[in-house]
Amino acid sequence: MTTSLQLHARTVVLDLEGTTSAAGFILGDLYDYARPRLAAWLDEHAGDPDVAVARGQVIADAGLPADASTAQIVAVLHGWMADDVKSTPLKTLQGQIWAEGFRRDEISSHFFDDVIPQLRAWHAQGVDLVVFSSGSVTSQVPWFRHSPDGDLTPLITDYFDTVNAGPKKIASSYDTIAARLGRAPEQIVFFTDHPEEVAAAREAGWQTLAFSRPGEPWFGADFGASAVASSFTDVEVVSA
Ligand SMILES: CSCCC(=O)C(=O)COP(=O)(O)O
Ligand SMILES: [Mg+2]
Repeated sequence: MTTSLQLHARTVVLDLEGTTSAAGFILGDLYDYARPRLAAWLDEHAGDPDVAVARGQVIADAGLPADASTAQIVAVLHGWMADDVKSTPLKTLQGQIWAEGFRRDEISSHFFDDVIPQLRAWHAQGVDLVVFSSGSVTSQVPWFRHSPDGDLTPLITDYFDTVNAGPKKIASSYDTIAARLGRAPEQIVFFTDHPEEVAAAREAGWQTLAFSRPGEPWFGADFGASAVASSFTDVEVVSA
């Protein structure tokens, strides 16, 4: 195997959409699964505190009346899904629906062919693997459990989302994750496809590796001073 990029890090933090996994799969198969289920989910789980918080956040963020109907809320959620808005209440609701779908074996996850072998290799070498995605932790865990190559959760030590860490385009979220992991920022490398996430992680002192994959939304973007790769096979991680 030829590699072109060597990184020295204790922890690799992984973005999902566009980095480990195809945006087209998430925006296609997963969104198609959640879209028709949102209304019933909101009504049937109205007593769930997370659903109630999400409902209130949609109303506040979209400027809906306090007594907005489920149909009004769903119309907003569908609009955000059409634009792939990384809204926390949308991710809360989608995440619960997907978790149920994974549990029922009605959906499974997607990883690019180059990803899983490298995750296994880095894990075997003692590199910690952690997730930071806009997708909720509720959906991240079954995403790794129901992969086409079996249960990958033994490879992952921690999961972060916009609730337990904060927005991905803000440096303080990366400070929060480093503190939770007990790592100095320079011991961590963030793999992501989004230029503003690269910038935020670098502002927090993290190493970054930008993924510019043909066919993905941020292919060919300007990632500033960050190293850039198009495949996990191009990368060697040395635990340091
Ligand atoms: C856990 S699968 C769903 C992922 C998702 O909803 C999402 O928005 C992924 O965005 P990312 O921050 O990983 O680019
Ligand atoms: Mg991404």
